[in-house]
Amino acid sequence: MVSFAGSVVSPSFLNICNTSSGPSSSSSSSCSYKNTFLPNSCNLEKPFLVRPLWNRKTVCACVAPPRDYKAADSDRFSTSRFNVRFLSFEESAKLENVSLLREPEEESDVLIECRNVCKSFGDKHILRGVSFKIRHGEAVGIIGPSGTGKSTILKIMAGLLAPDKGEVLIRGKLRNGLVSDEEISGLRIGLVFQSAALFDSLTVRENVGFLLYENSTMPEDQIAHLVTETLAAVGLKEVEDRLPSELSGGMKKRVALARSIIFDTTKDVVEPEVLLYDEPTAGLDPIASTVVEDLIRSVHVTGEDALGKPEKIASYVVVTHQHSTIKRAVDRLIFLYDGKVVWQGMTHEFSTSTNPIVRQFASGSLDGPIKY
Ligand SMILES: Nc1ncnc2c1ncn2[C@@H]1O[C@H](COP(=O)(O)OP(=O)(O)OP(=O)(O)O)[C@@H](O)[C@H]1O
Repeated sequence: MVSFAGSVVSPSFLNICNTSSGPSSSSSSSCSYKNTFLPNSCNLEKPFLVRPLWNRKTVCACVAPPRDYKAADSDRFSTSRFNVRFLSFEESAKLENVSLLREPEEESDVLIECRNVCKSFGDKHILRGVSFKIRHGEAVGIIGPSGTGKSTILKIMAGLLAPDKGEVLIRGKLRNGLVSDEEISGLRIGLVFQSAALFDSLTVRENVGFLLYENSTMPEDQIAHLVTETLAAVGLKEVEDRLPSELSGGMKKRVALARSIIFDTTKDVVEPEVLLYDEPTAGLDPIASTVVEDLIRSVHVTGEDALGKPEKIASYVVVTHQHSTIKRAVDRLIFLYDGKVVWQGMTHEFSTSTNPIVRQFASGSLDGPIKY
């Protein structure tokens, strides 16, 4: 059975977990964790030790710039707005065609698919046929003007809202309603809400370990140890006993991130996970944003099993308005406007797109098809 922890929808993270399988009897001490060094996001000179959060085998993880990031890119993204160099139509079409050709065709890679999703609130038709796919291992950004339905599509993907029309497929399996009503296994989906949404009356330890205290049979001291480890992985130390009100905004976001990546280490099988972040850097100063962006990258652990196949890779989707987050934390973009996907492409293609909506959005111009 799939359930939300305590049927609570207010915390920043809702993890869909298969409670029927339950934790296995194997203890975490029998797990052969291999350690991975990640550069400390706060001080890149000093490495700190974390264990891979998604599996128990060796993985390579690093706080990395976007895969396609080159030093030259910094010129394009160096101002507070995208510094757009408009190409000729032919140049741009060529680039966009290249991107289309690059699109991987493996359907087995698709973890989440939205097909023609429609959603209205009263007489407001917010989503009017949204279709896209999230593949294994992808880092995807959803962008678009305010009120265009970005958070709504995230909640639909997480199974917190049901579409009025259209379909959501999880690993090819049709989800008919809300995720809490259904049998879904094989994929964990976590949603990190915009506001961090920690429980005010719970300590950081209780917030981060919430799901495990509620849903697992792990002993409390083991959960506490895991919480401390996970907090260290997001660069927080000795905050376990604090209340959310005693944290800064950036720290709260990191606690929310820790809550989204903690998992029951006593389970034999850890399902791959897709994390959905709703504006994770909103309201943060530029340096705190960089810390969070790098954390998002760093928990996107990829690895290969003994057969050379990727395993337990967390894909993630970030809804954002922040250019730094687009540049640093995602590889592919989906542009929503007027209830539809009007453009998709790699992040570096965004600034060269000839799509008039994308051009206006990238330049921040008041002139163009987007009306406020
Ligand atoms: N539960 C709800 N009931 C009524 N209206 C809603 C509800 N949720 C969202 N809306 C409306 O749907 C529209 C889209 O909201 P949503 O939060 O998805 O937009 P968004 O693109 O994420 O916006 P922003 O970039 O400003 O965060 C808004 O007009 C919002 O007021």
